[in-house]
Amino acid sequence: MNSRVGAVVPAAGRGERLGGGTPKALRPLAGRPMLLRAVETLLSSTLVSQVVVAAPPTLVDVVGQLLGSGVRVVPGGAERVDSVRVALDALDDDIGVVLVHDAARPLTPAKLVDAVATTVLDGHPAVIPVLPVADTIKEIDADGRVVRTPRRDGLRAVQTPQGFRRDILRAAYANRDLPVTDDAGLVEALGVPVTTIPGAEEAFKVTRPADLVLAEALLAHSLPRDGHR
Ligand SMILES: Nc1ccn([C@@H]2O[C@H](COP(=O)(O)OP(=O)(O)OP(=O)(O)O)[C@@H](O)[C@H]2O)c(=O)n1
Ligand SMILES: C[C@](O)(CO)[C@H](O)COP(=O)(O)O
Repeated sequence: MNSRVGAVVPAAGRGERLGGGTPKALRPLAGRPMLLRAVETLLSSTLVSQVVVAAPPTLVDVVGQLLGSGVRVVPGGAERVDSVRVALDALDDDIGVVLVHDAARPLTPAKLVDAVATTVLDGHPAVIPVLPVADTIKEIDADGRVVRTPRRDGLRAVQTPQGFRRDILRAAYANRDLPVTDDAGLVEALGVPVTTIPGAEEAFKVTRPADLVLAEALLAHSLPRDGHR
């Protein structure tokens, strides 16, 4: 496996659950767009040598100017999987390890990026950061009736970045029509083992308005990081 690490950032979503008009990746968080924060974190890792961003198709130039010439920007697709696939294809040929990281997780700590990349480089073909779930989770049927209650101690909430050997992720994306909601789900369908490592509370996804309030509050109370808040 080539040990050069690249990152792809799906950032082409509309942010419908967040609302507010502006595409979510460009929504400011304490004055700086979420996407910029996510990309800066990836670039701050000494292990990541290339970042490709999938932007809303009409905003490719705007995003390119925001991120500067060191980041390749491609037009994203209709679904997250489409955006990831386009960005994967734009990575340099000699990238052997790929991190897939949501623009919508702007407070992800750099040490989590390093931990995922290092675990793949150590020989694990697929690596995801996870946290225990706090709520009880029910499986329900189409009528809203409870089917079963899985044991909570066997459940985990999944974050990004998710890290993969590039050849495995490429093979997984041949089945990208499967009804899964993360990249590791496609890899699991290949029968490839997926390794979990501890996630980070700050790596939560900004999905709904309350998440934005939480992110702003965390930034307001944290120390400046690399000169930025
Ligand atoms: N067609 C899409 C859809 C999503 N994403 C990206 O995938 C990540 C996770 O998606 P999510 O949080 O669901 O973002 P949105 O799709 O924008 O949110 P919503 O479903 O509320 O519209 C985000 O960084 C988002 O920009 C993408 O690149 N292309
Ligand atoms: C990939 C992901 O962030 C892992 O938790 C999540 O599944 C994305 O889901 P979304 O509905 O596209 O936000």
